Amino acid sequence: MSKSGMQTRRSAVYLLDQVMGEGRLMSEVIGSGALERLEPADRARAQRLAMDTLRGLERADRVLQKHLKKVPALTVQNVLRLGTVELCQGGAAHGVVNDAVEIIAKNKHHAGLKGLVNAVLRKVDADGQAEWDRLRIPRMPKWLRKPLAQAYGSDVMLGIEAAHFNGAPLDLTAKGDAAALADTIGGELLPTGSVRVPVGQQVSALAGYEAGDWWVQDAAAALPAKILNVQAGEKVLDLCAAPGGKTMQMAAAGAEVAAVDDNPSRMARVEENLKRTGLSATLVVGDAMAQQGAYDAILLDAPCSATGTMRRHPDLPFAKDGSEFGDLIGMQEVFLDHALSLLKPGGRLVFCTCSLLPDEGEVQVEESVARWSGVSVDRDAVLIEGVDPDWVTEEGGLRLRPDYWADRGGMDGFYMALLRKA
Ligand SMILES: C[S@@+](CC[C@H](N)C(=O)[O-])C[C@H]1O[C@@H](n2cnc3c(N)ncnc32)[C@H](O)[C@@H]1O
Repeated sequence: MSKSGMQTRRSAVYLLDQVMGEGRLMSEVIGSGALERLEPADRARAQRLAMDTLRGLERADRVLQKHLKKVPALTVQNVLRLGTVELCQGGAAHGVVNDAVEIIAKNKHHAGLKGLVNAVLRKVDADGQAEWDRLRIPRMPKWLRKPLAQAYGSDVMLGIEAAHFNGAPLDLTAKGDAAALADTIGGELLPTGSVRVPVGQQVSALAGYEAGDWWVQDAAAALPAKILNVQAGEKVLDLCAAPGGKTMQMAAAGAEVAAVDDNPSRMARVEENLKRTGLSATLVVGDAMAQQGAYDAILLDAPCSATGTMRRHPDLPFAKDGSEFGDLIGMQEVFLDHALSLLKPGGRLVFCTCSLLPDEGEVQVEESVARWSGVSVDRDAVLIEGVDPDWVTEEGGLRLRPDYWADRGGMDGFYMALLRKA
């Protein structure tokens, strides 16, 4: 790491403190300007270090356990965890240990512990890596593991946890020909038409970024709009649209898209994305529940627990405790009913969430079909190219999990179903 390594590592520790101490998501902390004093490359590195530490936290704590008589204050613990993860993943002891000691030496509350930090990390450097490799894949916290294990079984949980530990590759959605994009950037054309970028590439340096030939979107997240399959000239409502991945897919298909989201700063990103890709949609900053009109097709990507995205957001299980999930589930039900009321007779709606919890997917769809006499699930609609028929659920939706496509690098957890109004 460069001269700025110490500041970068100190920022990573700050992110960890905020996630674990204050229950804040990393995106919130970064969004509020916490890393602004760092150069862009160091900012990305601080974020990556914090994410690697969260992914390996259970192992780091195991390795550290035998070198600590008692658990130190959170910041000291996080300095040690970060150092342990770096050392056990092949980081050079000189930089890692020196920076950790300096971070503690400059901390007015804990400066007296710099000797301890030095001694512990030297021991970790001596024998931590061998132990690290023998330890199990880190598990999710119990509050989240339990409902998921009930839904999918223990073996599947191990696969999902392995996918979380491995992190996520970068996927792109092409504005035009996906095969041509895969050729140009040397990426992999996935069975469902997304393009997986070779490891270690910088997004903005990839060919076609400036020209807006593609946008970043996980392969799973690209499927709801493909299933809705909007046609040129159709009047389409994209409810809960920001940052606009699905808006762009539907605009690229030539539909007249109205994109609604109540978060102005996230909507500004939709505007930027549309500008970069040269696509157009009508943008509405407002509450989904206040929307009126009649639409041929609606995509409702409802706010949810985001438990499907933990490969890229390993902070989520540490910042959250599930206490707000009940409110989200209630909101999804109300949004789905309102969205169905805005559908023209004969119209279709895709309901989706980036969640692994059946209460935010399968159960919502089953219950809405029971509430609405003229609404049914179109189970054939989800069987688009590249979709494995085993992913189709009992009620006719599509359940995607991070352990699918394991040999290719996985996919986000997602649920989606297409509902038709008689
Ligand atoms: C899962 S994200 C949407 C992702 C987006 N569809 C995409 O593909 O890029 C959910 C969105 O719901 C928005 N949201 C939450 N409550 C809302 C409300 N009452 N009305 C409109 N949008 C809302 C959030 O601001 C957030 O952007």
